Amino acid sequence: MKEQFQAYVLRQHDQEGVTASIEQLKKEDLPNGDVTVQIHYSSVNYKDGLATLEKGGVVRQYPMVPGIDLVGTVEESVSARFAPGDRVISTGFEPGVSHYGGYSEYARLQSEWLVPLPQGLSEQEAMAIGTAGFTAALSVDALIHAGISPDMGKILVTGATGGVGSMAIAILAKLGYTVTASTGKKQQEEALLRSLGASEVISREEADAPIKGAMGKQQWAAVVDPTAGPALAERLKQVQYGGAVAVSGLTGGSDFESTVFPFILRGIQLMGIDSVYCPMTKRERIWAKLGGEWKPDRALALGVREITLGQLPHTLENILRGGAVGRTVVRICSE
Ligand SMILES: C=CC(=O)SCCNC(=O)CCNC(=O)[C@H](O)C(C)(C)COP(=O)(O)OP(=O)(O)OC[C@H]1O[C@@H](n2cnc3c(N)ncnc32)[C@H](O)[C@@H]1OP(=O)(O)O
Ligand SMILES: NC(=O)C1=CN([C@@H]2O[C@H](COP(=O)(O)OP(=O)(O)OC[C@H]3O[C@@H](n4cnc5c(N)ncnc54)[C@H](O)[C@@H]3O)[C@@H](O)[C@H]2O)C=CC1
Repeated sequence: MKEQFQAYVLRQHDQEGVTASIEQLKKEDLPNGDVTVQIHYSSVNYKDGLATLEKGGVVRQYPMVPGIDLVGTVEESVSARFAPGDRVISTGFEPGVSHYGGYSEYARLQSEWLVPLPQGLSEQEAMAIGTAGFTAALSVDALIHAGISPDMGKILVTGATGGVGSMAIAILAKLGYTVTASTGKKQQEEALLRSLGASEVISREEADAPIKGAMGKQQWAAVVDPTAGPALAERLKQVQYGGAVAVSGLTGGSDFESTVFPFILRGIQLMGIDSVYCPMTKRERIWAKLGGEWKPDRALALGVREITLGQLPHTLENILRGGAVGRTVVRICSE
């Protein structure tokens, strides 16, 4: 391990608020953990953008190295689960929130947070999937467990050009579902969304148009919703009998107002998706699928950008503005 290494560090100051810069850290600056990882790639999620904001609600203490995702090689380990040279993924749990995360050449982590890099994925692909793709896969898994099959009708994916949305389209289409993509970028990105596997692309305005009364026309067998906001209430009114909504995010807002009617008249389910504390058995099952029959090949081929630590400020601002398309990986050291 190098004596000094680079990390992107957030610090809180009385006058300036939260600042971010690339700093040289030492091994002893790393927090406690039983596994030290040399990081090869991290990724950019909406939550990483929130982490840079003083009132973003994500970072629990300063200084902090953000980056909720990382992949790399185990350098040192006192855990029986991992040995030096093992390739591991970390998503969610404390890194980037209350423990130094992935925007760094090294991380010291708790072995309970780590998943072995699954067969079928390179390190770059694992981060192109990252928390967003893992959340998309958890959403699809929830729909399948709710009994939603491809023959039941169309699946609406909101925030379709985003990380969760684009990965969800690629996985659903690969599994034979018919996908309608809702996007705020229809004019610029319709072709990309169709290449990912959407058979229909509609504007956010069309998808979210207010419906008079408590119920609407039955349109969707299910919804994968990383955007939520007040329009979630309109989506609930349009889910068909026995359908389901997997809600994972809040880029459209955190509040919505609904009635019980879609639930009691059409027996629909509203399912919350959490990737952060997802239990390890399920985590490993979903990652194995992501390296195998659910691998989002089209999203990996079409929708991934690679940046360096120095390009983070602009990229994190852009994701908060709703400007990101597809996924961005951060190259830290080469594999
Ligand atoms: C990849 C995942 C995602 O992208 S999830 C979306 C990104 N995350 C967020 O936007 C959450 C940001 N958090 C907030 O905005 C706020 O914390 C809040 C609105 C959720 C709650 O704020 P409030 O001021 O009411 O309470 P506290 O911040 O003091 O927290 C209360 C209680 O909740 C626990 N908690 C807060 N944030 C999280 C979190 N991200 N994950 C899990 N738990 C969270 C917090 O620890 C407190 O519980 P306690 O038992 O007292 O520790
Ligand atoms: N529950 C969980 O475990 C997880 C939750 N999330 C949440 O999911 C959401 C999406 O995350 P990412 O895919 O990483 O972000 P992203 O920025 O890549 O995608 C967000 C999408 O939302 C769209 N959007 C922006 N403003 C909007 C608005 N006002 N109305 C509707 N859509 C809007 C964007 O155009 C973009 O397509 C975030 O809220 C994030 O916090 C993400 C991963 C895990």
